[in-house]
Amino acid sequence: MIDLHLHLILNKKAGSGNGLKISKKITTRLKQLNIIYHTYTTDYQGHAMAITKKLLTDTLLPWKNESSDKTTPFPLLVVVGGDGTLHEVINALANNFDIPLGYIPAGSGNDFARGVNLSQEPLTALNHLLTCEKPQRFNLLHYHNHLTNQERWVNNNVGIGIDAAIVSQANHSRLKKLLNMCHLGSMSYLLAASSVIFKQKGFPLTVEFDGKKIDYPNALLCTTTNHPYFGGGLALDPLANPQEANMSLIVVDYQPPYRLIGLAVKLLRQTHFTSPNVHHYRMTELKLSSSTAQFGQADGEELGQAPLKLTFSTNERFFWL
Ligand SMILES: Nc1ncnc2c1ncn2[C@@H]1O[C@H](COP(=O)(O)OP(=O)(O)OP(=O)(O)O)[C@@H](O)[C@H]1O
Repeated sequence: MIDLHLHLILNKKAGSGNGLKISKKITTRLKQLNIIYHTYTTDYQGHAMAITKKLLTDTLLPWKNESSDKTTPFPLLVVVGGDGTLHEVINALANNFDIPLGYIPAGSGNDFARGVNLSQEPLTALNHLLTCEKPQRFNLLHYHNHLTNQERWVNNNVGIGIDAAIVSQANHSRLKKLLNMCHLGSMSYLLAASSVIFKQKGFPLTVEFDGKKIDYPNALLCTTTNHPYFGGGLALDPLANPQEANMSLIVVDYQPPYRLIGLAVKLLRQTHFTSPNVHHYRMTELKLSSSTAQFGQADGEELGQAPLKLTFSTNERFFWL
């Protein structure tokens, strides 16, 4: 077994407060096993990024298989939180792809954990982490928004349209805080979805890849991902594989609300690609643009409501999974 010194970033607010219970379980087990660890609890949005940047300067090391110094424990950064905390940490690590990252899911959706086949049971995920001998490479998405000059790494997906409008409405609802306090955070997305489906209009979208240019005059949803899961366990692209260096694009044409129910049933049955209104492509590089102001989201973080001009690529990074 590799001798590890764990540096745990804990989001105790993740999963509507479930992160606190999971953090306690993890630290109790680590004490029982006499494993050296340090904890860093996040106090606000953006804190996981600041903690990681500091650890990058004085603690973390790239994984070098052959030459690793076996006399001192390897400093392993581990996120205990949801997809949003993971998003902050992979962006703080940025191009340091050889610094491995461990993960114990503690969020509400945990789509990344589902996508890489990691157990959502915290002690099982910890046991897996402790028995890994070396890191594995998984692909992350990268986007660059040319209109704002913003670039980010993405562990799950980037959405334009109805999913991003739902994220925005849920985040700005006064009910969200109350539902979070009652450990019912996911309800805020369901409530937002039930109102957004009646308001969301179609939007013009241009897609470019492999020398092709496709115009969608009336899109409802446009999601770029490189693993199957979306929205807390919906298999948007059931065959997407984060160990393959490609990405999936799913575009759904505008549908009136009553037809969205049928589409949702197909999505649950994983038969949505048979619908003529669902378009699915795989590629290694992609450009997306929308000239009208649209809601965008990346791993559930809002991109605002603005015209978009995005280019996408993928890159491998080490995960201790
Ligand atoms: N102490 C804190 N108080 C408020 N927000 C925090 C705190 N710590 C982290 N955050 C922010 O909370 C957001 C959500 O956290 P996270 O994604 O870990 O949990 P989740 O939303 O329950 O999980 P998932 O995204 O998997 O559903 C992230 O943007 C993160 O930056």
